Amino acid sequence: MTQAEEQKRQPHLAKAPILAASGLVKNFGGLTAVDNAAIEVGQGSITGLIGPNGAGKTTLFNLLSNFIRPDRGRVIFDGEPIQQLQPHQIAQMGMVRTFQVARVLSRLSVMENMLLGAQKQTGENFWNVWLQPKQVIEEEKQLRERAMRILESVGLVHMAGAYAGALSGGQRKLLEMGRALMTDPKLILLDEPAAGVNPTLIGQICDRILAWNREGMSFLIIEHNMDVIMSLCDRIWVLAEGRNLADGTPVEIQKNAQVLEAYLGQ
Ligand SMILES: Nc1ncnc2c1ncn2[C@@H]1O[C@H](COP(=O)(O)OP(=O)(O)OP(=O)(O)O)[C@@H](O)[C@H]1O
Repeated sequence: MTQAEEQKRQPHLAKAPILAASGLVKNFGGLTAVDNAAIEVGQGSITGLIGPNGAGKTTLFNLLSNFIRPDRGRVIFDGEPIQQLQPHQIAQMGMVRTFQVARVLSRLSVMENMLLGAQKQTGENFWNVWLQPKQVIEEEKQLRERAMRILESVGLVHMAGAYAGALSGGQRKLLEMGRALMTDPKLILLDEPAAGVNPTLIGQICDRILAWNREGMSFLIIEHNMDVIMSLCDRIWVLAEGRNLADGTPVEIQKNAQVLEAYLGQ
């Protein structure tokens, strides 16, 4: 297939990537968890990041979102270098993430968890509550409406008033994704969205990812469930022992002898 035909089939390949990282290195004492790794996420794509256990996938996620600082390397998000930014500043730019074990606040309600995902509210400033009460009330109303729409889309609207601690593991993942959406992000990094989730809910999570993707959101997904990765992703990056092993379409990756060996050799 020519480059022009490939771009027609996958239009996001024609645009600059929403996220591009290169030369990333992270050492933990004597262990090099990420070793000169690179990755790209195309605008509007669903990109997969796979590799055997301990390959460095979560560490790479932590480096991309600056939850930990790289020893070396650079990350460009939406055309800007982001190494000097804090995770919350990166979230404000439009890149948010979820965690392998969903981080929800169990003693708050599902709705309260959603509202915590919203950023830069007028009411966050103590004085604004007194100086601009109408604006604070109106914003809160709009945020609640937005939260309800998102909860409806992830099938949790009936749980809005329940403690988040009452949700199943799969529902917590949906809540974490919903909360990430409160910021109206351009890119979501999902760390193992299907792990520990029952098959029905996995199907629901995949449907939501595809629907949000059709609305223009890009995704980078770490996942061990190969059915999920192969059906969702248009491009897949493979990491092994902290290094890039391969990248390509799902069909290319499934046929790649080095990738098969890395998995079988586990
Ligand atoms: N904070 C840390 N301190 C020391 N070693 C760490 C730390 N975080 C990760 N590691 C090590 O770095 C390596 C890569 O770990 P990482 O969790 O990034 O891999 P992974 O590909 O996400 O694995 P899995 O698929 O099992 O979740 C592993 O050997 C791990 O033990």
